[in-house]
Amino acid sequence: MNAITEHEGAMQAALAPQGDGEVLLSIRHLNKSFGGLKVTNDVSLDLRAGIVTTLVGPNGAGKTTLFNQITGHLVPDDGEILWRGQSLIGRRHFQIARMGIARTFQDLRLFNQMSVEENVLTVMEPVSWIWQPGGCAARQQRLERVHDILARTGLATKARTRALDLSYAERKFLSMARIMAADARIWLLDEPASGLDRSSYKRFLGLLRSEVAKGVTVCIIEHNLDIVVGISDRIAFLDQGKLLADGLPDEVLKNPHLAAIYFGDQTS
Ligand SMILES: Nc1ncnc2c1ncn2[C@@H]1O[C@H](COP(=O)(O)OP(=O)(O)OP(=O)(O)O)[C@@H](O)[C@H]1O
Repeated sequence: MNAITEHEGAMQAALAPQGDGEVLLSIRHLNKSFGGLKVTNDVSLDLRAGIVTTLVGPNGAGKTTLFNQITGHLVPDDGEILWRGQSLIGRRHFQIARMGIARTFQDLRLFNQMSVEENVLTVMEPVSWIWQPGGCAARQQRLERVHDILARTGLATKARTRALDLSYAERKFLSMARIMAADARIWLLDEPASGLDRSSYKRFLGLLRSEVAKGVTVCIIEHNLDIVVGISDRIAFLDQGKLLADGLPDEVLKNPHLAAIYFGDQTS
């Protein structure tokens, strides 16, 4: 870690320009500790519209913890998170979701006993038990949209299958279908392709690329280098809670010090 610290200045100086998209999410001097362990250490990072930013770093670097603070599942100790200029600090996770920030979880958090179709519908009908705006016609429209999303995620024939009965890859794609239904401005994806076989993750890459081309902004936590290289516009590299680099994929991945940390972790 000490060796890395020496090189931080040089790496930060070599940062690529951020691009000219609107800054959707701005993280400023964010800190979070668990007991004596600093898991977010003075992190500042901008996520811009239309950019795919990948968070990489060894296990335990603090990537998921950063997502948890953005989405209101954890409260930072200090620092600021601005969504299009508005502070997210102190807001509950469902309020943040309604502002246009959607996420997936490593453990997927599907409704196991519900069908695939119902899993996606619940994203569109968050108050369906109390009130269904528009009645039958609106519900029919939502169903048509669900089926369109299921077709795009390769789940068309599984609409009536319980989430519990899906294969691992199908569950991952259902998680993607749910986030596609959320109509969010930005997607935070926590290892969405982990454990996928080669053909599934190629399909996943194609899906993600086409959604990004339609205008969705993505921040993705990913360990699979093929995915990282295949999808990233920018890479933010975290280690031990610190943001060590934020730049173009080539610059970050070819940095020998970061590679040592990254591959050291991969082979451990
Ligand atoms: N609720 C918690 N209480 C205590 N420690 C926690 C908690 N959540 C995370 N940690 C610790 O914080 C550190 C960062 O964890 P985090 O899950 O954010 O890392 P990560 O970079 O996402 O790792 P991975 O790539 O393995 O998912 C780890 O040491 C983890 O054990």
